[in-house]
Amino acid sequence: MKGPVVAIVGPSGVGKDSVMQGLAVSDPKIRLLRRVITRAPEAGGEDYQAVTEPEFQALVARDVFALHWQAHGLHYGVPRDIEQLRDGASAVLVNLSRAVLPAAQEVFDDFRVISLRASQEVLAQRLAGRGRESAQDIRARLTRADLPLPEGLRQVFKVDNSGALQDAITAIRAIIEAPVGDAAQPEARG
Ligand SMILES: Nc1ncnc2c1ncn2[C@@H]1O[C@H](COP(=O)(O)OP(=O)(O)OP(=O)(O)O)[C@@H](O)[C@H]1O
Ligand SMILES: O=P(O)(O)OC[C@H]1O[C@H](OP(=O)(O)O)[C@H](O)[C@@H]1O
Repeated sequence: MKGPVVAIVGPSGVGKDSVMQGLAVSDPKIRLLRRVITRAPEAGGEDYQAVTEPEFQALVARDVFALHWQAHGLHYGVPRDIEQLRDGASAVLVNLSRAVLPAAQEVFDDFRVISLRASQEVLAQRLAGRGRESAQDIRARLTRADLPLPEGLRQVFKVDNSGALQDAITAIRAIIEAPVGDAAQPEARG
């Protein structure tokens, strides 16, 4: 049986990586997709495959990716072998750009979107606290924070991560564990 592909989306600093790590620790059958990124290998944070820009373009040419996109001056890719990761999983979590969600919905059957929320003040504090980006990069990321979700997504669930991380993890587990019919009532869970 294949688990759903669950996109974790939201502004930079909202806690996507933290929530994903917490979910994977809470249930070994919740798996994380390792993205390919043209980011320096030593940047830290999530586990990703670091590649150079020419290496990334070669992977695109070889049609290795189910999805790929650009944001914050970086290229990101989701390899097609995500399908193997779905076998026997409760869910495969993937950190996606909001802009790529309509394409993702066409690529994956049983595709759900978790839209994480927090105020601008909380985002600014968290990005500064994390210390991965320069002040200028943080300003650019905050400017992008209000990017709306694209229209036409069939299964979107809004989850607040302004408070304790564990509360967001518990809310997302309920969404993942819901039967497909229940999961298709996003507004009831907003
Ligand atoms: N609920 C929470 N309470 C307090 N701190 C949090 C919470 N969630 C995340 N954080 C902290 O906020 C910072 C940003 O979190 P994280 O890196 O997970 O965000 P992100 O959405 O993945 O960001 P980006 O898109 O830039 O990678 C981290 O330092 C993390 O420890
Ligand atoms: O603002 P949008 O387009 O939704 O997201 C853009 C990108 O920013 C984040 O990247 P990172 O994890 O900070 O490198 C997300 O993971 C996504 O890939």
